[in-house]
Amino acid sequence: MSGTVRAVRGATGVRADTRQDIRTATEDLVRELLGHNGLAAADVEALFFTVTPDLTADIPPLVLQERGVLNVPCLCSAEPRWDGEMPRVIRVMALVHADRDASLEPVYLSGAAATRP
Ligand SMILES: O=C(O)C(=O)C[C@]1(C(=O)O)C=C[C@@H](O)C=C1
Repeated sequence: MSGTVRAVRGATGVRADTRQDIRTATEDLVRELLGHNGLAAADVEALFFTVTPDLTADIPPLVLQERGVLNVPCLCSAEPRWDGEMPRVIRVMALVHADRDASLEPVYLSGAAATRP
């Protein structure tokens, strides 16, 4: 682990409000966010998730704990409701160790790119 603490964003759509779909979406999102940016699990300092209020079957931090994917401080809250909001979306802001000039790119999966302004 080296570098300074940086932030990188990601989001994914979730097929349905089921434990399995939330688990799959959470694991895919974290894996792709790290892989796309050349980051290792040891580079991750903390994860902040939001979920749209229509996702109730599970929450990303519990998925990661139960699966032993990443053991870092996590926080999860409900995304505010707004007109035109895309349903069933998990968003993440990862705090990671990376070089100051490293190009960190957001990762949007399963239709979540449509949520970007
Ligand atoms: O980046 C996303 O996931 C978005 O949906 C875009 C956006 C934004 O407007 O900046 C919308 C709401 C989220 O809380 C964060 C970011």
